[in-house]
Amino acid sequence: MTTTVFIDGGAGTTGLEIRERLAGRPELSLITLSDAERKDAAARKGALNDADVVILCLPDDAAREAVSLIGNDRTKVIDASTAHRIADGWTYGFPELEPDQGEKLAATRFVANPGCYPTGYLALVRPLVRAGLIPLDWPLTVNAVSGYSGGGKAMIAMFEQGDAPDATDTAHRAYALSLAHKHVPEMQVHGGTNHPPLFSPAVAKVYRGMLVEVPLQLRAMRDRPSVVALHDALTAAYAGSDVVSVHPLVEGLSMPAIDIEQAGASDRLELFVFGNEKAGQVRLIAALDNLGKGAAGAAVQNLNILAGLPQTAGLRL
Ligand SMILES: NC(=O)C1=CN([C@@H]2O[C@H](COP(=O)(O)OP(=O)(O)OC[C@H]3O[C@@H](n4cnc5c(N)ncnc54)[C@H](OP(=O)(O)O)[C@@H]3O)[C@@H](O)[C@H]2O)C=CC1
Ligand SMILES: CC(=O)N[C@@H](CCC(=O)OP(=O)(O)O)C(=O)O
Repeated sequence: MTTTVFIDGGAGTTGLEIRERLAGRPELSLITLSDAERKDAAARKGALNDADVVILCLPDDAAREAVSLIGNDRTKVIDASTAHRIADGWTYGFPELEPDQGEKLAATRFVANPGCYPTGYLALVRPLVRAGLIPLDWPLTVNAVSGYSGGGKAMIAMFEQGDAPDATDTAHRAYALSLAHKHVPEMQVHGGTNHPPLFSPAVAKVYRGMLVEVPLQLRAMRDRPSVVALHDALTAAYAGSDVVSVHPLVEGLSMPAIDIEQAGASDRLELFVFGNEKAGQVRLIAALDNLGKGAAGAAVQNLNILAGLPQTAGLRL
């Protein structure tokens, strides 16, 4: 049976990446709108209601509007925007995050695709919180750097077009300095901690790629978990996953550095534990492609689940 798919916002950065991953898959049939129709409400409404699964690659307000245009109880929705990530009635589209998350996704109609930064943060933190190795009230911080495609077409123009109104030549820019980035709520809710993490994102002069780091002062924790215990818990949490991998501790010891390009243009999520047992300190680092497991790869994985297909079909692993 063919599953009919419509990507609303299909001409944008994430939409185009999803289309590439769906090419050559006969079990899926894509509804496309012409350039003249792609922002026309009536044409979008028709496509949104004709599809078995729609993937929203839109700004938040347009994503909410798209959901309101669906007038049937059959079409399933994957929203790549921030609009529904902590909303009632939506299932968080991170199949590896909880032991039963894949089952929940298979049974839902409404999937909120995770944010790119939360994907790295939650992959590192959630299993450790669940195992009691990070206390619920621990003052977590998360430092991250993204490729500029993370900001969509507008940010790509900012970095690539000298005549763009906000064009920049910078190599590395720290931002979200008001400490109210839109990803913080989903980090807290899905991480299951009592307080929001302090989030310090930055954008670098590279098209794609992402490093997300959670440093921990283990020696200040009452139960002072070992570096090995953290690594063991992460390894157990993702055993058997084809998408999320935990690099061996010895590899971490021999690596002098880690680059933003670590995961390349892939849908992999690679986790590292860099620790010093004597100092009682650890740097947990997630490497991913903001456009891969951070956006399009995750959407395709969720599409596969909703369509009852093998979870990794079409992914770049
Ligand atoms: N880029 C990334 O790494 C990630 C992005 N996301 C999220 O995915 C969503 C899409 O992001 P991204 O692809 O980067 O953004 P882009 O700006 O690259 O693309 C958005 C697309 O939506 C179109 N659009 C805007 N408003 C409407 C509307 N009312 N009706 C139909 N189409 C519309 C735009 O049209 P036009 O081409 O005319 O501007 C554009 O093609 C956002 O919510 C973003 O936050 C999530 C994770 C990572
Ligand atoms: C570099 C950059 O600007 N990144 C974006 C996040 C991209 C993203 O993941 O947006 P969603 O919330 O839709 O997931 C930002 O910080 O706003």
